[in-house]
Formats: sequence, C-alpha cells, structure tokens
Amino acid sequence: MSQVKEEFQQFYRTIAGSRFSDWLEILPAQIAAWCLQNRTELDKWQKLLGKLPSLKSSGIDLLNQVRVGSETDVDDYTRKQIIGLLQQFKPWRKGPFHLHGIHLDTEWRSDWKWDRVLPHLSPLRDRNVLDVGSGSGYHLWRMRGQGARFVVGVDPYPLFLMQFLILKHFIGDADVYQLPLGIEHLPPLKQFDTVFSMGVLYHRKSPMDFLSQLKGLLRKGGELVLETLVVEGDEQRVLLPGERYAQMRNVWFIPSPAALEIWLQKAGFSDIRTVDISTTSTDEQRSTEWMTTHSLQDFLDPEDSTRTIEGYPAPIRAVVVAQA
Ligand SMILES: Nc1ncnc2c1ncn2[C@@H]1O[C@H](C[S@+](CC[C@H]([NH3+])C(=O)[O-])CC(=O)[O-])[C@@H](O)[C@H]1O
Repeated sequence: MSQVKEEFQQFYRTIAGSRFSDWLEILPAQIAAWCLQNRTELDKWQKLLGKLPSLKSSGIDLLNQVRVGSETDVDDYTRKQIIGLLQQFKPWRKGPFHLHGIHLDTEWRSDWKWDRVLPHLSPLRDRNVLDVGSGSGYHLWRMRGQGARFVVGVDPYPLFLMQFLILKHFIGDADVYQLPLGIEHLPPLKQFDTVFSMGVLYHRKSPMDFLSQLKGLLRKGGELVLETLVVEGDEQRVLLPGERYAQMRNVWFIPSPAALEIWLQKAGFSDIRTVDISTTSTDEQRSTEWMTTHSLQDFLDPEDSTRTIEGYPAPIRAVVVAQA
C-alpha cells in the first residue's frame, strides 16, 4: 500500500475505539474519493516521498521551532539529495522548518503567528486538538510541542498534505495527522478540546456557517482559537472586497474585531476575547528561495503601504479566543 494510504489507515486505527470513532462512519469513503480524484498527482508525489532517506536525528525541537536533527547528522551528498526532493514540493508557504541543517525558509514566518497566539491559549497539554486549514502543518508541530496528546489538521489542498508528510517522515511522530478535507467535510463531532482556525474565515463564503461548523467540532467548554483578517472600525463595519484583496481571489468577508465578536456571540460562543491585533509586515510574509513568486510587498500600493494595490486597507490580523 502507498505511504499516503498507509497514513490514512493508521489514522483510522488510531481513532477506532476512541471518542472520535463516529468519524469512521463517513471518513474512509471521503478519503477514498479524494485519493481517486487526485490519483495522478499522488502517484507522482508518492515516488518522490519514497526517496526521502531515513535518518537518525540528533534531536527534535518542536517547542521553540520546528527543527529536526542538525547539520552533522548527514553528509553533503544526502543533504543535497534532500534539498533536491524538497524543491519538487514548492511553493513552501508556511514554516520555517530546519531539517538536518537545511533551513527551509518559507514565505510566511508562521512562528511569529504562533508567538502571538500561544500566550492566550488554555494549556494544550494532553488535549485533543484540531487545526482547520493547517497548510503545511507547521502549527500542528508547534501544538504537539506544547504537549497536545492528539493533533489533527485538515486542509483540502493536496500539495500541503505532501509537505506535511515530508515533515512527518523526518519527525516520526505518530500522534500528529493531517487529512485532505475542507471544513465542509467534517461532521459535528463535538469532541475536540481546542479547535484552531487561522487564516481561513475570509476564504469562506458564509462566515456564520463556518463559525457554527467550528463550534460543532468542539466539546462543551472547549476552546476556539480564531485568527483572521480584520479591518478597523466599529461593530457595523465589514469589508466585502471585489474580485481580489491583496491579489488573493476567494476573499469574502473581513469584519472589524467588534463585528467578529458579535458573529461569534450569534454562533453561540461565550467568553469571547480579542487577544491580539497586528499589522502583517513584509518581514512576516515575503518571497524566499522556497517561494519565489510575488508576496505581500507586491500586493501593497507602492506609494502607500497602508493600502493594498486594490485600494483596500492593508492586511491586519486579529486573534480571538472563545469558549463553546
Ligand atoms: N474549506 C476549507 N477548509 C479548510 N481549509 C481550507 C479551506 N479552504 C482553504 N483552506 C486552507 O486554508 C489555508 C489558509 S492559509 C492559513 C494557513 C495556516 N492556518 C496559517 O495560519 O498559517 C491563509 C492564506 O494563505 O490566506 C490554506 O492552506 C488553504 O488550503
């Protein structure tokens, strides 16, 4: 069986007999359909994944960064071989990762986002945690680094699953998973202790449905950690941009923090706290050798960095914590 399918089988075995076992009623059929739909790409990637060397690492740090081993674990030839394989999985957007002395410098400093979020979380130790829209899975490893017991990410984009599996190959941690699903494919499990969703709300056409779906995944009293684009203004202000926002298609609603809090209230959350508001800088999101196309700097008005090139307010992001 292919490595990707084996990973899914392992997930099914892990949740069978656990509080997540109801998920098995629909998940295997969804995953099978996804594998069929992406068969050609999967076959290609599978071959590349199979070429990753199995290495002994001199240590893993998921607490302060995502780092596996060090430069001295591998010879030059093997390092070049790994770099060559990693390059075939570009663009690398969310990271950074340090793999046996290779600095995989991604478009985003996702570690900076984590540093903004972490001080406001209920301790993750021994929690069952879900990250909706997990991208390459960077934050999944940081959640595990905080002692979460069981960590699941969902992201519908196939390349990001491959990037996650590359990291999993090197880290070798069995209790961290990523599934190729969108939020819309998840049943209301009502079991997770903490649900994260960072950078996804504005991609959803119906933000209220999205918030209700997130709530349906949490156990009673569980914690939602929502990070999203916001605009300045009072509770009546919500921006619905035209075709593009900072060159991104598929951007729907960007609320003010006050409006977002009201949405969360209406979706049935309590103890709602906006714990951080930060302007995204061109140091946090930029082109690198691992993501060589345009990045934030190219999406801002060259004359006025407080505006996007479409004339909207430049990206500001808020972190909101709430209880189900
Ligand atoms: N329906 C959906 N369901 C789940 N995920 C989705 C869906 N649609 C898109 N995505 C995924 O949501 C992620 C949004 S990026 C944030 C990554 C990380 N969380 C971060 O905070 O750095 C933010 C951005 O690039 O705008 C992507 O990985 C999509 O594939």
